[in-house]
Amino acid sequence: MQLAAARRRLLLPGAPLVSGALAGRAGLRSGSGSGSGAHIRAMSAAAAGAAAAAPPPLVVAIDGPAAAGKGTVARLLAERLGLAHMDTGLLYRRVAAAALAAGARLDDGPALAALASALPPLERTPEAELRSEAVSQAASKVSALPPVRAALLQAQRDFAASPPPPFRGTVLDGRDVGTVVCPAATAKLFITASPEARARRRLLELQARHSEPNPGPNAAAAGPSGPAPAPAPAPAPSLEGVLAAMRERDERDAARAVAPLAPAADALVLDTTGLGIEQALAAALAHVRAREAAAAAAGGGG
Ligand SMILES: Nc1ncnc2c1ncn2[C@@H]1O[C@H](COP(=O)(O)OP(=O)(O)OP(=O)(O)O)[C@@H](O)[C@H]1O
Ligand SMILES: Nc1ccn([C@@H]2O[C@H](COP(=O)(O)O)[C@@H](O)[C@H]2O)c(=O)n1
Repeated sequence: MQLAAARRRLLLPGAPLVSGALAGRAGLRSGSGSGSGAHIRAMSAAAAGAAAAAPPPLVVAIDGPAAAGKGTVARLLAERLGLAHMDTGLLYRRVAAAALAAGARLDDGPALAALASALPPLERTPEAELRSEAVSQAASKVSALPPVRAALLQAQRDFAASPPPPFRGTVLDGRDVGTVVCPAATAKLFITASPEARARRRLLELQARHSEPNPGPNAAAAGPSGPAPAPAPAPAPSLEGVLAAMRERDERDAARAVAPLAPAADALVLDTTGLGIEQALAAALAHVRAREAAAAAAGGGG
């Protein structure tokens, strides 16, 4: 049990948000552990009764190609509906970043699966590094390997099945959430947009990041002759470059043999090409609420 919680904490993309809740849960566990064995059994029976009465957690599965707005809609849905959010792409990005840092081959399934099973704490890798183009492409390569996918699957399912308190459910976004990770999700969305619209959105995001002030020379790296020189600025991204890289990744994700990028048969396909974020969110919210109501009417709760 403790191992499972520790593993979930290790892998959770939302660790800073969720780890506090998990820490609280661990506190509760150690509190009940201080009682007698009978007390623990009584607590377990009560907990089992409550669990039997409680509806199953709401699970929202969101898939789609790169820069379609999955993460944006998932975060906003989670806020509006009181759900915990997992960006499953971050799991693959972390494996890719670890592989690049270790100089590992990106086609060595067993070695990469070992890395995936022992990811360092999330806070150790800056998010900007995880979102770099090198890591995006590497993530798309390592995610095509069945041993890597197998190593990451259970943590995603555990998260969906047991939302960290106080959340009543979860939203997971990625490529195979509705098809493989949570095929019985309460609501499924496949969020897409034209490649050009997606590339423009990503370009805006990259330009904003590019124009952020350079943090400057790293004081910690200062030598006897003064601070280390600032690294050369990265070249400004272009629309053509972003579009080409995005197409390459989407094609690889859709063509792979295992868990390819594809809408689930029962997913709502939401094309956001002409929609702003608020409009996309409204459509997603309406779908999730309708599916949740249908599940409740059918007696399935979430
Ligand atoms: N409907 C929309 N209209 C305009 N911009 C949007 C819309 N949805 C998202 N964006 C912007 O597009 C960019 C990509 O969105 P987001 O990161 O949510 O995509 P994603 O599908 O999660 O991408 P990835 O799979 O590559 O992580 C962000 O800068 C976001 O603010
Ligand atoms: N469920 C998932 C999620 C992601 N991937 C792969 O990771 C890459 C990065 O994902 P982002 O969502 O952060 O863009 C993506 O291109 C996929 O190759 C996946 O396979 N399954």
